[in-house]
Amino acid sequence: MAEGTWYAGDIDRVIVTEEQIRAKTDELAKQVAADHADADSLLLVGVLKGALMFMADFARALGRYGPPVELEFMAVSSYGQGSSSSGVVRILKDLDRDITGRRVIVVEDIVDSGLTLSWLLKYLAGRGAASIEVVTLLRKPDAVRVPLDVRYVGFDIPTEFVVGYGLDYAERYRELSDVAVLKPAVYQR
Ligand SMILES: O=P(O)(O)OC[C@H]1O[C@H](OP(=O)(O)OP(=O)(O)O)[C@H](O)[C@@H]1O
Ligand code: HPA
Ligand SMILES: [Mg+2]
Repeated sequence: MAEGTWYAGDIDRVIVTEEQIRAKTDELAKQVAADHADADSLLLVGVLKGALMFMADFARALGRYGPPVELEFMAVSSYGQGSSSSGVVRILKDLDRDITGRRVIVVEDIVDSGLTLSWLLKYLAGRGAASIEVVTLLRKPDAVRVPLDVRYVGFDIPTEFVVGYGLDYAERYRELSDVAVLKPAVYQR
């Protein structure tokens, strides 16, 4: 976290650095490419807004190793202004295209309670994809409340609310380059 950035005073500690994210994204892309070497193409479905940074970097990393990718986005929300899941997932933007017969990889920033992904996988299951797999940059293994099959995981992190690299608290902090824990005072404002 560069000293002097606008939010530097709000950060308690960085838990995943920009450099660690870059190296892990490259590693995940290599793995996904190797596991899908026979695919004509992969359809990446980024889950907005949180996954925007990871989707952009993961797609570029896959571009170095293949196969070709196409990009789609869904926007869903369950956290709203708070720091715990409402459990109610709202679709703010649906897929624009038919995914029948496609090899789909859902790209998430974080699996926390798992409620968003569990809901999303059920939603996508009925749409005729040839396969649906998940890559997530972050996972909180001690917070997951539903059984989930997440094939590719970047980092397992502690059960603390984190921000940065796409992740927000009340829509702020998404633009930070690292993943960090906020000072408790920020939540009491
Ligand atoms: O495993 P869960 O407990 O369901 O949490 C994970 C989800 O929550 C966040 O989205 P959020 O609802 O905050 O929307 P956003 O991506 O627009 O910030 C995050 O981006 C994941 O999609
Ligand atoms: O720790 C988190 N931070 C930000 N958004 C989130 N959505 C689920 N968990 C988190
Ligand atoms: Mg959010």
